[in-house]
Amino acid sequence: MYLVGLTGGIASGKSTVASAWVELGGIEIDADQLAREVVEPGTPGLAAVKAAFGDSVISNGALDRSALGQLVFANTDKRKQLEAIVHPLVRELAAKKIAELPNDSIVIYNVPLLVEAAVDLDFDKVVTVEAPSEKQIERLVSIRKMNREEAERRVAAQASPAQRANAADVILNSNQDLHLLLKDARRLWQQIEHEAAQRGSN
Ligand SMILES: CC(C)(COP(=O)(O)OP(=O)(O)OC[C@H]1O[C@@H](n2cnc3c(N)ncnc32)[C@H](O)[C@@H]1O)[C@@H](O)C(=O)NCCC(=O)NCCS
Ligand SMILES: Nc1ncnc2c1ncn2[C@@H]1O[C@H](COP(=O)(O)OP(=O)(O)OP(=O)(O)O)[C@@H](O)[C@H]1O
Repeated sequence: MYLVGLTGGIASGKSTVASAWVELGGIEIDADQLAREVVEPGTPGLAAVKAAFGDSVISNGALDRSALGQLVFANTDKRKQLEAIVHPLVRELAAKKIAELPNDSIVIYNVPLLVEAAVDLDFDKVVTVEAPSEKQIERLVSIRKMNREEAERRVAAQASPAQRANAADVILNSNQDLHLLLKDARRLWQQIEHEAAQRGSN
C-alpha cells in the first residue's frame, strides 16, 4: 500500500484534489466523514459529546452540528474538549479502514487537521493544498454561505500554512485557477503512481 496524507486549510481545495485523484484510481478516506460517523445517533461518541456539551447540541437525537460549531469555534477550551472526544475515535476508525484496503491500493487520507491532531500514520507522502487565508475566507463566504466572522474563526482555529508546509513533502498551490491546481495535482499523481509502482516491484 502507498499512503498519501492530504491536508490543507479549510476550503483550500483538498477535496477537489482528492476527487481528481480518485478519478485516476486512488482510494480516498475522508477524516471529516469519519468525524461524522463516530458521532452518529446511538454511538458512544455522540453520548460523550452530549455528556460534555449538554442537550443544546442535540436535535431529534442527532448532533446539531451548527450549534456545536458555534460553541467550539468561539471558545478554544471547548474546541479542545470536543477534539479530545472525537480525535481518538477518528484515529482508531481511520487505522481500521486503511488496514481493510487491498495491499496494492494507493490510499489518500484527506485529513484537514493532520498537523493539529498530530496524525502519525506511516505516510509515504504528505501533501498540503494551500491558498492565502483571504481566499479561504472568500470561498467559505461565497460558496459555503458561511458568515465572515465564522469563516475567520475557523481559519484561525487551524495551523498556519508554514506549519503545514513544514510537515509536508509537497505543497500544491491553490492560489491559482482551479484548472491549474488540477493540472498540478494530476502531475503529482503520476509521480505518486510511479513511486508506488517502483516500490511494488522491489
Ligand atoms: C464542530 C463540528 C460539529 C462542526 O461541523 P460542520 O458540519 O459545521 O463542519 P465539518 O465537520 O464539515 O468541518 C468542516 C471543516 O471545518 C474545519 N474543522 C472542523 N473541526 C475543526 C477543528 N476542531 N479545528 C479546526 N478546524 C476544524 C475543517 O477544515 C473541516 O474540513 C465539526 O467540525 C466537528 O465535530 N469538529 C471536531 C472534529 C474534528 O476535529 N474534525 C476535523 C477532522 S478530524
Ligand atoms: N484554486 C481554486 N480556485 C478557485 N476555486 C477553488 C480552488 N480550489 C478550490 N476551489 C473551490 O473552493 C471550494 C472549496 O474547495 P474544497 O471543497 O476542495 O476544499 P477543502 O479544502 O476540501 O475544504 P474543507 O476543509 O472545508 O473540506 C470548492 O467550491 C472548490 O471548487
